Amino acid sequence: MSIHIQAEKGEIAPVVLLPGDPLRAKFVADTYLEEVLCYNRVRGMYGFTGIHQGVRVSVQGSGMGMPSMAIYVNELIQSYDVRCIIRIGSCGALQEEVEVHDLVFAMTASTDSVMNLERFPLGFTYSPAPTYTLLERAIQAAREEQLRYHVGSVLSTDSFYHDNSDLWKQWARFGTLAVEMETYQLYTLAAKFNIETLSILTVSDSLLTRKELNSEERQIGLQNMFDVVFSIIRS
Ligand SMILES: Nc1nc2c(nc(Br)n2[C@@H]2O[C@H](CO)[C@@H](O)[C@H]2O)c(=O)[nH]1
Repeated sequence: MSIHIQAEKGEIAPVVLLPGDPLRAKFVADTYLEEVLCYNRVRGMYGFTGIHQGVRVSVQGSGMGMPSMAIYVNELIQSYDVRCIIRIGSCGALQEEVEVHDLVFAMTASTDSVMNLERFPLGFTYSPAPTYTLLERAIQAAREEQLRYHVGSVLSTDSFYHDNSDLWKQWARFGTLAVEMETYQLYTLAAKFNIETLSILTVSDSLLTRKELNSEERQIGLQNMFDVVFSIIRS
């Protein structure tokens, strides 16, 4: 067991899907996995392991934001030898062509987080990236399924509510596709421990149009993301 995950060694698969919402982890397990084991209920941050078409995979909630997500990622890697973590998250669009329901594959991330300052002193900015082969397979799956997708940078912010409500516009001016709260630190930790990673995001709101998916639309909209990620798992 680790401090925040009550699983026994071996109960977590080498490949872990990581949604922020633990109820999304339960939905994925209930919908896509067989022979399901619920290995974690601590703090309601559910984790499940099961079989998807012969492939053993786990799905673990991470919570919102990099501090919470980093706790689970550190423990998954260091206590349970996880070798690949794919974030299946949601994001807010920052560009007109990025529409609600679209998919975003994060090629890199910017951040306002200070978590990396202990690793890289001020003035030494670290630019994290995903595993190219996972990104390539995600793009191939999206093309085969004829899904709308975008590949580019995202902004991983520590705050959902900013005093300066126009802050995101500067990031948008430099081409940032979407805003979320986890990818920057996920990619940093994957690089630190030399494991594979990718963030696959469903656009559930737009900061430009103020459109957002209701809870039912979010559920349906996530189908495309699940199709892509399980295509990667099977390949
Ligand atoms: N900061 C921020 N996070 C967002 C937004 N839209 C979405 Br979905 N998110 C993600 O959803 C959660 C907040 O609702 C966090 O985990 C973020 O990754 C947004 O407009 N802003």
